[in-house]
Amino acid sequence: MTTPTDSRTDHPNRSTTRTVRLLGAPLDLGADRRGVDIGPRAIRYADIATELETAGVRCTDFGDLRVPRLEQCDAPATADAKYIDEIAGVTAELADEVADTIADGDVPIALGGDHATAMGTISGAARAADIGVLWFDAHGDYNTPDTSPSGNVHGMPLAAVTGHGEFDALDWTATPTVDPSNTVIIGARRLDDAERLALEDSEVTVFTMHDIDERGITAVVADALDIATDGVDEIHVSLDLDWLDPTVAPGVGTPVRGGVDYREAHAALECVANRDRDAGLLRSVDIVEVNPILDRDNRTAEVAAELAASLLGNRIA
Ligand SMILES: NC(=[NH2+])NCCC[C@H](N)C(=O)O
Ligand SMILES: [Mn+2]
Ligand SMILES: [Mn+2]
Repeated sequence: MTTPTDSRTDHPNRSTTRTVRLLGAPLDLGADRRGVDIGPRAIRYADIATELETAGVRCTDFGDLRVPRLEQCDAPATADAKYIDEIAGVTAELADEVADTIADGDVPIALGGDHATAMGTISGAARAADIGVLWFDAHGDYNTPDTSPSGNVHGMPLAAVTGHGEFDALDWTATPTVDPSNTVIIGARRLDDAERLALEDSEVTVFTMHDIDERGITAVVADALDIATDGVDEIHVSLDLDWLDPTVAPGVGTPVRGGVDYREAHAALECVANRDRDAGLLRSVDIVEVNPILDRDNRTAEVAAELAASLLGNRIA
């Protein structure tokens, strides 16, 4: 971790200026395509710090967690959940950083890295509070080592944190970290068959792209917020950039056509920010799956930085 840098902006809408702490998690062991480990750096180059200051929050950067490089790892011990032990080591460390950040009164934003990152962010955020989760994603990430078609752990984090399936390497799964009834997926459009059945059997709520087409993004997010916050005080927001349409966010490893457009994405996060302004519910965030090698002109990292600002309260007027 590097020394934090600090810059301040006062914001008319908040009596106390909030501080966001960036935690880089250059994890790529959960995905097949190489390059997502450079995501944190690309999002910093897209100037997420300035974007956040525009939103009226202070931004500090604690640098990157140390992540084993794929080349240094032994061949995966199991094909069912590749590199799960190495990933568990990283997410356990991230969980500690996230819990410390929250204890200091700051809002952690983990910069991925692949979506396995969220296991660390969420378990750290849930350590001292009951939380709900908003999962913005084309995918469900609800596979288990038994159902995964790929063995890629980035397809499993939501199952792990809601206590679905066996994840021996992750010791915190002995107690699920979020209640599935406070967990909402928004924008799903590609679920594996077994994953779909498991989600149908679960208490997780899934709003698909079809729901967004029918009802509009703001109505869907309003419902998602009601569900996520029912009986809990705060929420975690997990933002997978493949939630957006690949024309807007091309730099992702598992793109799926038919995602939300630029305006819908901002509208969704502005809805969360509006509720947060009234109720102070945003506890933690992760921004994942930005892959600069597959990107064009750092566009996806720029969208990620801009969306972070909307989530933290930036408004057009
Ligand atoms: N975080 C992601 N991009 N996940 C993609 C998962 C793809 C597929 N469902 C799998 O389990 O392998
Ligand atoms: Mn995804
Ligand atoms: Mn995902």
